[in-house]
Amino acid sequence: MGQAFRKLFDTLSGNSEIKVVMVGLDIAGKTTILYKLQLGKVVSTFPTVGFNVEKVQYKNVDFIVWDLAGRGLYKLRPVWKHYFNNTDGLIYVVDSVDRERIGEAKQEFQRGAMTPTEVCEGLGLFDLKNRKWHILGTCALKGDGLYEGLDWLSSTLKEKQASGYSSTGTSSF
Ligand SMILES: Nc1nc2c(ncn2[C@@H]2O[C@H](COP(=O)(O)OP(=O)(O)OP(=O)(O)O)[C@@H](O)[C@H]2O)c(=O)[nH]1
Ligand SMILES: [Mg+2]
Repeated sequence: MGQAFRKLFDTLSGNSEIKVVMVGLDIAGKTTILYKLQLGKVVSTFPTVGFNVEKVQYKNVDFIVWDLAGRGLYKLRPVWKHYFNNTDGLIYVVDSVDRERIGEAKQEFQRGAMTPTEVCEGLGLFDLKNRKWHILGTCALKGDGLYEGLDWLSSTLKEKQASGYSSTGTSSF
């Protein structure tokens, strides 16, 4: 309730707070951007260990910017989700001069979600012997894939009356 009032007050007074997480490969320029925005000048930086968090005020908005270490992105990824909680936006910084690592930047950017095939492999679905299963990509926010899943479930249960379970899985990506 308190939060709702605060949001309402913020909206009416034109003030708001936005939480942003900034990620990207090491040496991409994240920390430089953070302090340029906050202090208005370029500061000397060292490779970030952990994170920096600062409030950047711009046009009546308080941006709470979390600047995460880019080094060893893959190892740090398990902890990223803690930073992403309640985040309003993500800034992905790419060094436009670093042609050699644009592929790596893409890879890290896309690493967020597993493909349905990777989920199948991860869960060992291809090895299931006595269950019929089906996998499809869904988005609960948009509703994509949800009714397709229910359609599959209901039609499969109907088929089961005649044929019983099979180990065969299907997928729709
Ligand atoms: N030429 C140029 N150099 C930049 C720019 N932004 C950052 N740099 C330089 O790039 C180097 C690394 O910048 P940082 O801001 O520390 O990079 P980072 O992304 O925070 O790196 P990690 O903390 O290791 O993830 C520094 O020497 C910066 O001065 C830019 O826009 N242009
Ligand atoms: Mg940094």
